[in-house]
Amino acid sequence: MADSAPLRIANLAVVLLLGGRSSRMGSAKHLLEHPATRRPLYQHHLDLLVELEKQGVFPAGVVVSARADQRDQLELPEGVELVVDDPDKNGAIGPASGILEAANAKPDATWLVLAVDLPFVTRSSILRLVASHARDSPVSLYLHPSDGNPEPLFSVWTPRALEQLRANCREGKSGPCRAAKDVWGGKVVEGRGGVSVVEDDCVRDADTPEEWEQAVAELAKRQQLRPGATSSQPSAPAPPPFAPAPTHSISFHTALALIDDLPLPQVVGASSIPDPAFSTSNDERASRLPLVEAAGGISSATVRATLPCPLHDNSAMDGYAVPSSLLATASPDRPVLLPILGRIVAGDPPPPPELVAALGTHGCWEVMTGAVLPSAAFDAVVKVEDAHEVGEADRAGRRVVRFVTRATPQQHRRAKGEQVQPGDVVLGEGERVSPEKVLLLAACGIAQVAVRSAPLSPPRRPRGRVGIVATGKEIVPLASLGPGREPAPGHVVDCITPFLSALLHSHGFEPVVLSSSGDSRSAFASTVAAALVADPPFSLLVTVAGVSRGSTDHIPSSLASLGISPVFHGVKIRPGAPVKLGFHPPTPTRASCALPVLSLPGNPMASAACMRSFGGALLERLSGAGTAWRSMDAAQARRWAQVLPATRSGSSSFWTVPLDAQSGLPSLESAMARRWTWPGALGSLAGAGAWVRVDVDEQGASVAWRSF
Ligand SMILES: Nc1nc2c(c(=O)[nH]1)N[C@H]1C(S)=C(S)[C@@H](COP(=O)(O)OP(=O)(O)OC[C@H]3O[C@@H](n4cnc5c(N)ncnc54)[C@H](O)[C@@H]3O)O[C@H]1N2
Ligand code: MOO
Repeated sequence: MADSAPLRIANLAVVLLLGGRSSRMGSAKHLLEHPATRRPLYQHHLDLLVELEKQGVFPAGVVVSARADQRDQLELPEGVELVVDDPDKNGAIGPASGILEAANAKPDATWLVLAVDLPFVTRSSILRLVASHARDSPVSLYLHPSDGNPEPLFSVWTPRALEQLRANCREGKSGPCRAAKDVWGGKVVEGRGGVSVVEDDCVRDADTPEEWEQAVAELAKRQQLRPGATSSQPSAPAPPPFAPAPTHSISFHTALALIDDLPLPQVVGASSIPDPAFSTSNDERASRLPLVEAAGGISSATVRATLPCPLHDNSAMDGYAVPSSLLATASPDRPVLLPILGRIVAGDPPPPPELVAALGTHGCWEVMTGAVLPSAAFDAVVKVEDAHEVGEADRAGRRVVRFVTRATPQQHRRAKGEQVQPGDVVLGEGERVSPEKVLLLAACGIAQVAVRSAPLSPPRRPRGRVGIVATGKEIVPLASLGPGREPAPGHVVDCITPFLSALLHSHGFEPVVLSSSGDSRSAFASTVAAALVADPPFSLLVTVAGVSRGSTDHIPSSLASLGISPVFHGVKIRPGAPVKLGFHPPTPTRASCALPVLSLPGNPMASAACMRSFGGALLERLSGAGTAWRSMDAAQARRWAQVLPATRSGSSSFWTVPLDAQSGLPSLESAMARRWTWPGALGSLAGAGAWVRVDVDEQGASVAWRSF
């Protein structure tokens, strides 16, 4: 650790609370054996806290608060202080008693308070709480993912907040949660004392033997899931592991054939509805409309981006952020072993620079796709597939990863503004506001557009209802961006939901935006479970993000647990490779339960390409409409295949290109003028009017296209 690095919370101490009566558990909670380390729970926690103290996180020390009758059961490591929590002296004020006893022992300290009965607490959940505690915040508490309520027993308290707790206790209000709310003027929410959890379970307590049994089973399962872990190797409890890889990737055309074979219900009378995508109007009056309502209209002014895209430097892959120089010589013969210093998932605020500096640069950070990166020093990301966690801890108790390939600077990193810079033209005057333009505009912070000619009105008699569930705690709705209000660091504008809404309108379907579930499995499962029995029923359910390798990518396993069987997961396409299709069969009592569930990958262009192809195919099947994709002849296909970078045999790539003003066909000339690097770059939507799909097999390339 760098000695010169200032510490995040100057006078931080930690108190481990042991004093509860364990009456519902029936035996002393602090003595239960933690399955990962086989140590009594209090010692398991103390090992971690003492380790963090050594690393400088708790300069004011480690304290245990216990009742006098517990004293003899404890073996405290050297340097750990004991304060006696005496209910006879303090009265029946619950955990406030232990907290205030500790505070009395070191009145100037700020305290990290931790209850012993939280078995899922990890090093990274402690560091995250410390890192999230704002300098001017009186108290910081984790928020329960299920209901947003603060968890008082995994929290940070300053002397000011402790004074409030003391005063409340004098008035007979001993709940620490109440004191935390009082000191914040009535409410604790994210950014005002509230800290969102990354590891859902870190605030899960075990109060009863049943809860403890479940926790033990869960912890043991995680332990086994860790590569290299064996039951005889006790180590720190693992944070949620990376998701397993899709087992079998299929070709684009196989995926379409599987969609063709799905037993989808017939939509009655659908063919009598004109395709709204072709409805036009001569109304020349310009009006400024919310983006989705403007879809289908003609823009009456040039529109420039207000936000950069991406909004911040971030990881393009689920894996490990590393200083590339550390892997300069890495090879299978000369592997490089690096400890994991921390973990960042998409939506986490950037870790405080002083914490990153304190942890040093000899190591790696676990990062998920879309996560901010710890610092410029971690200039490359290695995919989880290309590294291997060894299953053993280093001497400091940190998990260790083996790297066997070199990393090049900037690999799998996306730089702020690399697609679009504020001020770039994203929509020309006279351009149609297509669903793809909605995607681009929303990503760049444009919430309203002035259009002339009447845009598409939502279908009066929709062909069907399509549910949309966006996931990922990093997404913020476009509507929440007031003028001049940027998303907080780490957040991203949800541009996919507006795109899907506009696209579904254009196909004559009614989009129904269901509540986003963040990273919570349970919130996602209850939304999908309700969608399966909705009345009137849905024709299709579309989920967004969470289908790749990240530790929060739970969509495939969550859908499986709801009885939605996979039709495919993984298609050889770029962008969009992790796309998944599931199907819920009709039940004997409810034919309307039959529901295809299309899970789009989170990268906006991957979502768009997959929705246009697989979503489009599903909507066409449901409505009886024909396909909008047109094949190019062999000569044209050859020319296009020369202009666009080659793709592997057996795979397909999607590109967005301008249309030729005269012919209305994809413009090869404009495509030649562009510098193509990879398919699916969001910035390539500016000025574009069509998708071009290149399918490569042993015979060569065939090309299809469709305008938007
Ligand atoms: N180790 C690996 N990592 C990744 C792989 C891989 O093969 N190995 N595949 C990459 C590909 S390809 C894609 S595409 C993404 C898809 O990942 P997910 O579906 O799990 O999506 P997330 O990780 O949750 O999000 C990806 C990206 O998209 C942003 N996002 C999510 N939702 C929205 C939204 N509604 N509007 C705008 N942007 C959204 C999110 O913040 C992330 O930046 O995985 C790669 N990783
Ligand atoms: O990274 Mo992805 O599906 O190719 O956008």
